[in-house]
Amino acid sequence: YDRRGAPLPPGPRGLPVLGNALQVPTAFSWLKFTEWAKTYGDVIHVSALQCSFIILSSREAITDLLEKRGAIYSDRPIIPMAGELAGSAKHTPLMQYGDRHKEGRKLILGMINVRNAPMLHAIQEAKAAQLVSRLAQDPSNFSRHIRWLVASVVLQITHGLIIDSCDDPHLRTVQEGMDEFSRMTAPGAYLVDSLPFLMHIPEWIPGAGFKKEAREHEERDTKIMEELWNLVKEQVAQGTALPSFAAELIQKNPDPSSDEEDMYSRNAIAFFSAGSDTTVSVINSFLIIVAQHPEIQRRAQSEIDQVVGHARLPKLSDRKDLPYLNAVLKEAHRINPVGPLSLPHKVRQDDNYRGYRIPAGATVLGNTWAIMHDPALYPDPHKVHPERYLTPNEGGEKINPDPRDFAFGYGRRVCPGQMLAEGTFFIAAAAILSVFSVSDAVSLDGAEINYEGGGIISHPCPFRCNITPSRRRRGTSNCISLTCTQWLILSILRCI
Ligand code: HEM
Repeated sequence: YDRRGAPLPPGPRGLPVLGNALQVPTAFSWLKFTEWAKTYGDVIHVSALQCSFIILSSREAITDLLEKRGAIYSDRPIIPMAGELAGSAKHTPLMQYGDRHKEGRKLILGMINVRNAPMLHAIQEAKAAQLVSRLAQDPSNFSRHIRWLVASVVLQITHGLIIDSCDDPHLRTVQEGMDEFSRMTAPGAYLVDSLPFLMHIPEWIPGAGFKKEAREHEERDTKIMEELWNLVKEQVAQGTALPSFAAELIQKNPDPSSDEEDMYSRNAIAFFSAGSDTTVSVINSFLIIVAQHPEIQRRAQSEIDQVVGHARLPKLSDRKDLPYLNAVLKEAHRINPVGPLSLPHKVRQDDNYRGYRIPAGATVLGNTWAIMHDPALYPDPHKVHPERYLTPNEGGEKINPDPRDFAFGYGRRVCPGQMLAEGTFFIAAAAILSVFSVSDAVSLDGAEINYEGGGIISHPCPFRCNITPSRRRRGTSNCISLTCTQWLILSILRCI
């Protein structure tokens, strides 16, 4: 019971003041939450340093609160260091719910939508063809090539940039900004995240170096945004800009207020910050799955062979004809979800659910990992089993739902980049399997591959694998290079 008399949801007993802080591990906290859900139920309350956390571990609870009551469950918790002091709370993903947030989503969805699909698909297909030739030339650097693929798709869409390598100076600066953000949000990295009142101490006080660090981060962040934005502005003025999110906004509104311009340039960068590590993570999970399950890989390859043939690379329009490959992609989303706890939501006002009080200001976590591994929903949940999506549900029972309904988050904060992410994921996976075989995936020291579990995004730790041209397809190498050449010529023509 809290002070106001209504019971809080059940949860493990904690210590005075510290609450459950010492019981929640700093890595893979979702596993602990899933274990607690077995004891205390699908809606639990934990506390840490007087802050309340509500963890929802079932589809029903998530739908009831994050979806149906989205009007009050769509804020974000305050992150003192990265969000408030370093300015990330001004970007759509971490912004409080309200008009500005809605405007940001509207801008992003104005680009990522069915109407623009032909343009987005053309970019994704062209880059996938280049990925194939990079992998053919230098397979051991596959992880770099995948990072390049994702970044080059995003930065062409947002700013019309043609990124040729991971050493491209624009890519390096935006990536460095992202890496710094990840470092800042690592659990326990800054005391101010546990003691938010420290946000208000002046920068000159000894021990307040974190404030200077945050200010410098924000200055760098703003500089990157502005530089990229001004570059597109110049290109638009000279008539050399490629079609892009930024170019379209500049052309539509040539004389924006500084507030509008700030909003446009922030949302242009949000595609990269929210969409790069996430997409890279799921592509890498896919590679691990196919490398570790040769029978799954062979079945997907033979499906691609039948539908696509050997004379060309797969296209996004083939997707509807490749149910088995789609099922493998769903398993990659499910077995190791990119966002095991989605992104945290915050409830704006006191609420009541199933007789329990959900206190205003509580951080509400959708435990995506628990849903994706719920044996009642996904029988034998730890087994990679694409066939689970191909057999119709018996007896009207809804099992094996599409995991993408959970992988991309919930309610009014659901990922606006899903269509883009899924397109890049599909085309990368299809292109790789149509040309190569993937095997022997192990960590860099030859052991089992682990996942990084300390941040918001979960991704495989660095690993190696063999990517070799499939025997069936050796004879098609000319056709691959021809396709790549065609795409390169097309890209150059587009630049002109
Ligand atoms: C496999 C790739 C991706 C996954 C798994 C993923 C997943 C997610 C999740 C779980 C959230 C949080 C939703 C919530 O709060 O409930 C989110 C938010 C977001 N994602 Fe994605 N995402 C991916 C790729 C992308 C891409 C390519 C973009 C590019 C535009 C993008 C843009 C965003 C933005 C802007 C938000 C914040 C939405 C808001 O706060 O209203 N994401 N994503």
